[in-house]
Amino acid sequence: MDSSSAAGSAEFSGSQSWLQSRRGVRVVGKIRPFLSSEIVGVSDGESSCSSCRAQISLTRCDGDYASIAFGDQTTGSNRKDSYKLDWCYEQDEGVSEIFSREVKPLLQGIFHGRNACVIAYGARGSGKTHTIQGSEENPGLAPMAISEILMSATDVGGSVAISCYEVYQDHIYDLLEPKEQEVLVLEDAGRRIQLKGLSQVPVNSSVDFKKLFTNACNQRRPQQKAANEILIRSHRGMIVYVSVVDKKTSRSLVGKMNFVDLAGYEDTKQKSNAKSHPAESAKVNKSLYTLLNVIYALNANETYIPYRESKLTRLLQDFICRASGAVFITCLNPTLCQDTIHAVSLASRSCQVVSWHRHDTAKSSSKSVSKFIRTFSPSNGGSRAHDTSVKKHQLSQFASTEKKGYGTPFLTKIRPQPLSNSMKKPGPTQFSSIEKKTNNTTSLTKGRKLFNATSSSTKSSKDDILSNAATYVDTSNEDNALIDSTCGVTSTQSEETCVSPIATDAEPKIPEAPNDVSFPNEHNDLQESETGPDIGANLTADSEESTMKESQNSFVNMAESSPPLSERLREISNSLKLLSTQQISIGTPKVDVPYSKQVGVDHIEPKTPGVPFNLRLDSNSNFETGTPQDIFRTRSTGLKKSLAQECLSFLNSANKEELKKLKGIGEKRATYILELREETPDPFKEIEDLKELGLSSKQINGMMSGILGDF
Ligand SMILES: Nc1ncnc2c1ncn2[C@@H]1O[C@H](COP(=O)(O)OP(=O)(O)OP(=O)(O)O)[C@@H](O)[C@H]1O
Repeated sequence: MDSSSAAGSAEFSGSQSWLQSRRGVRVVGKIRPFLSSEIVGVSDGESSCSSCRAQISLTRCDGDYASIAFGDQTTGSNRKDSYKLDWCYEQDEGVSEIFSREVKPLLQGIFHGRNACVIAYGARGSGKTHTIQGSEENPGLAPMAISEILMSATDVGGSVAISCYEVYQDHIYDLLEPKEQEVLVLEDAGRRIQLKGLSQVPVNSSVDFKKLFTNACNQRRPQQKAANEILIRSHRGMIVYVSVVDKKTSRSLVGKMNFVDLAGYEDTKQKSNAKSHPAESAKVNKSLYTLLNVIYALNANETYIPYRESKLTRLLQDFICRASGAVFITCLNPTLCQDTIHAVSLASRSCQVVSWHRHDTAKSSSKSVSKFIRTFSPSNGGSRAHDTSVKKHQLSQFASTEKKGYGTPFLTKIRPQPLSNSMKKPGPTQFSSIEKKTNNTTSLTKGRKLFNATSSSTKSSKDDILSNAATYVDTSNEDNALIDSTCGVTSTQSEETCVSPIATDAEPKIPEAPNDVSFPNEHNDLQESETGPDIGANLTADSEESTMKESQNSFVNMAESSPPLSERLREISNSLKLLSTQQISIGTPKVDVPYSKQVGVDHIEPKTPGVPFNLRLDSNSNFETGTPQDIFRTRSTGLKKSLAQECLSFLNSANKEELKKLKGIGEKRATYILELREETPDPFKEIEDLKELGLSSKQINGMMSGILGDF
């Protein structure tokens, strides 16, 4: 029996079709049972929620989705907001149920050389460590998976190894063989992530595993020890490597599974959360937001996946992608807890059921998904709607733990510290309203078409889907050689890896994919993650502004702050100095351009000959006094908009040759623009629409400067 048939044996029977129906990342919830302290209503330091009434209600539509609502059921003070997830497990459902439904189906792929990922996310004390790590009496998902993997590996003659790591402040550390040097995230020739410096230790039995795992769970980075037991917030994970040899081809297949226990989600704005260092919180939250953005992008079938915006997502890149299987478990505190509400609202935004719904309702809309993401950006006030009624029920500190079994919790508890930074996150109320906006989603197939060699001409959307799917398979096959430097073997991923499970028909249990969804090839995604517009990581904290600016370059912001455009405006501003003595002379656009408006004419006052421009303004109370530059600056916003509009008009009207003269526009993009114009007369209505051309912010700036240079 070869490895693949062995792996697909009765051990994992029944899961095949279910596995094939998986797409992107499945986002599920798990409501933690009440702790004894919550039941008696006495704070034992684990939680200060004195009320243990059911404050979370779950409605499940079997096989489809689960809807979670918060509020005190007994007082009837239910919150209106409810959040959809792909599924949610009740308080009385154990980890073993999550294992058999969510994790076991993924194990099959590991033996075929695929990757998989199980992530626990949620507020502090919500049960993440319990879910992933478990205890001696109640093993978590990782020990359960290892037992199954070891059994199957014995059957097929495969070998198993593990690595354990910690991600602290965007640095990765080895937990099995702790050293000062951090682990480096590198990309090999096949664009696969290699973790340089992360040790892999062979595991032959459950006893071996328990020893290693316990040791890793108790492990702390050297700096932590030196810092006199300062407790920190960090993400921790364990990677299981399964190597099998395909007896037919004699090729070695290495499948990997990553179990991640994320640092607790924490609203740093709340005083009760003032326990961790602001910088540390900022890094943790940034990585959590980026991860959620990655999941959102995958589930929404976006072309740009913001893996590069945090070390955590870089590390997880091969585990959370379209060729892997991933489940994201949102752990929920059963008591009313602001952090849990925020956590679930963010998870809900990223889940499949919401994403597919979004696709279904977005076909005819012209607004882009990125707008939806940006709405969450704290910089635009994305979370002003905090519900004060919930704040009354904030959790206080989690000072102790009931954890047993595998030593110290996988995630270290936090020592209270003052917290000065504040965060803005989507309040649930706002979230609901934001969700409505998602109906205005752009046509994703459009953006992808540009980069698809098989779709250079105008085709029906159905054709696009087919060609995209075909390209996905072919390209994956071409570039499938894997140099697994850490395992010391050169292997090739199985063909099954190339044939994305997402391209197969869905079982009725999972929401159907809309007809217009296509599946781009993974390598295109990777390329775009490097060169594409930097629009991810839009969920950020106020306090993190400086560290996050780089990851928040929305096109709107770009339009307002792009250096080339500003320079151009400065030039124009300077030229206004000459208005007092010279006739206004603004270049005429090229003959073929019907949008021949004169730049800024609307904003320039009729000139009185002989009177210096600045003097004229001085004598007019409607205008500010000062230098022409000062005056111009006050008007620059309108002028910028006007200039941007000129650029868009140009792109909406120029012929192919004119388009090709622009920086960044070649034959392919020019053809694409003309195709877009055939579909819609004016495809570019906002600067943000230019992202459909697949240009970087810099390229768009350059292109716009080029257009303005023609006036
Ligand atoms: N499903 C469960 N059944 C029983 N007890 C649970 C369950 N989930 C969590 N607990 C208990 O709840 C407490 C908090 O759980 P846990 O430490 O796993 O939370 P956490 O989210 O990892 O917290 P932190 O973010 O602070 O590390 C622990 O005492 C744990 O034993």
